[in-house]
Amino acid sequence: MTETAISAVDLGKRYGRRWGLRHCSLEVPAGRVVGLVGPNGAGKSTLMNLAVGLLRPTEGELHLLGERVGPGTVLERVAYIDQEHSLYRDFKVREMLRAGRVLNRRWDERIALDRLGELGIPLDRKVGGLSGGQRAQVALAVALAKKPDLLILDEPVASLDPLARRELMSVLMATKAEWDCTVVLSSHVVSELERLCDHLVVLDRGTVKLAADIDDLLEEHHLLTTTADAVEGVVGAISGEVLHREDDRGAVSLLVRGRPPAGAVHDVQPVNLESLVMHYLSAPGRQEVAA
Ligand SMILES: Nc1ncnc2c1ncn2[C@@H]1O[C@H](COP(=O)(O)OP(=O)(O)OP(=O)(O)O)[C@@H](O)[C@H]1O
Repeated sequence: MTETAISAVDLGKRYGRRWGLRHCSLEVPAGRVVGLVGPNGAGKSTLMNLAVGLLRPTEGELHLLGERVGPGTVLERVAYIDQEHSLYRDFKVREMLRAGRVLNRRWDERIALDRLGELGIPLDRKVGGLSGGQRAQVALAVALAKKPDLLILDEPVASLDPLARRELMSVLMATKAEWDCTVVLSSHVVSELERLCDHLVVLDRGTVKLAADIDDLLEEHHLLTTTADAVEGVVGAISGEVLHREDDRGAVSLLVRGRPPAGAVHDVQPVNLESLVMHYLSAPGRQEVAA
């Protein structure tokens, strides 16, 4: 699949005098599982709501699967699950499926029935009477029956216990293995998404701090350890950027983006994703956009 799933150009949303998202530019290739990460108030929900047309941008442009999102856009190929799991609590599960059938031309009820059957979720139970984990699974089953090419989930596991989290994640992984859709999942915590995602978008205070394939990020960042005496030579030999330096009693650690130099460096270590993200979140005023 060579299509671009999400393309944002200088996208912004202002709430009154305050920007919830600003200067957001992104290119996410189709077929990726995207982790959208950032602390509270980073702009994750704002970006997702803009994507599914629940909010209108104050500035900029957004295309999903090649189609410009704007007033009147019908996003048939996109399914969205919000933090409340996008369900009517007074409906029975069967009625949720009926609503899905009426509202979606691409609807394939067999997909939802198979998922719910496998999980033993009764169709005659009211949604409000299900556990949080079961509600999340019903929301996912309904979303999947739409046969979406782009599935967007706003903090899908935030309210779930560890077992329900694991179950939901494994249904998602099985889905991804079955058909080549693009999935976007948001979370406050990288470690929650790390196993599932192959592309990362980090937001903070309404701006994009980092956006790239995870393999590329891990390949191009390194931790170098050297001595205070040697550090000047090491830094001079680095073809790339030193993002962070930490001095500790004659030893110096450098977080580097680029190729590490051969020679005087004592030690070169790979960086783990969580500490990389923490670095970008704590770096002041960075804005980074990559494919
Ligand atoms: N309806 C609104 N009215 C005013 N400000 C809003 C509104 N919705 C969001 N904001 C503000 O926009 C910014 C981004 O909020 P958003 O909900 O998109 O962040 P988030 O990353 O999803 O946060 P969380 O992880 O807490 O859900 C925050 O400063 C928030 O206070």
